[in-house]
Amino acid sequence: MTATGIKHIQVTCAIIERDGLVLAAQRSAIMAMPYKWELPGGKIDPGESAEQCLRREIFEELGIRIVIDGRLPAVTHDYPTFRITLHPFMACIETGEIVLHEHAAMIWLPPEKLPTLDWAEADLPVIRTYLAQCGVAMR
Ligand SMILES: Nc1nc2c([nH]c(=O)n2[C@H]2C[C@H](O)[C@@H](COP(=O)(O)OP(=O)(O)OP(=O)(O)O)O2)c(=O)[nH]1
Repeated sequence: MTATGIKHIQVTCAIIERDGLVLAAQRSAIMAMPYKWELPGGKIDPGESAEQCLRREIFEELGIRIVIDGRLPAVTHDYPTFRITLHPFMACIETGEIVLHEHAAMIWLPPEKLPTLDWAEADLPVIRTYLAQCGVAMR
């Protein structure tokens, strides 16, 4: 909870790169923020590290094991009904073929195409920071 009583959640997410492309996942009709695009991941459980959370969530959602090989600065965003701190990590696939267990769709995109998606608002600064690292400007 924040001082104003609004819920504050801690969420991990992964920028998974493969062959110069980045994986984006689309939230389903029955999830909060339906059809918004996000970086796969989810809420940190009590007693879990951010890295443990991310590996667990990615396996639950996509059925793959990842190797985490970096992290980007965390960002905090206020949605109308809750506050989120998003903890982004760089990752690649260690084993497995992706099977969507929760998302409506996924897409592999070159970094410069990421801004064309309708992202969850909290993700925009993460995408911007990632693109800056790739040398791509984002409006
Ligand atoms: N996984 C993920 N969640 C994100 C991103 N950006 C963003 O605003 N979120 C929000 C959406 C959800 O409100 C929350 C993550 O919750 P979650 O994926 O673990 O669980 P959920 O949607 O099933 O939520 P719930 O049923 O527990 O309410 O963070 C992102 O890039 N990745």
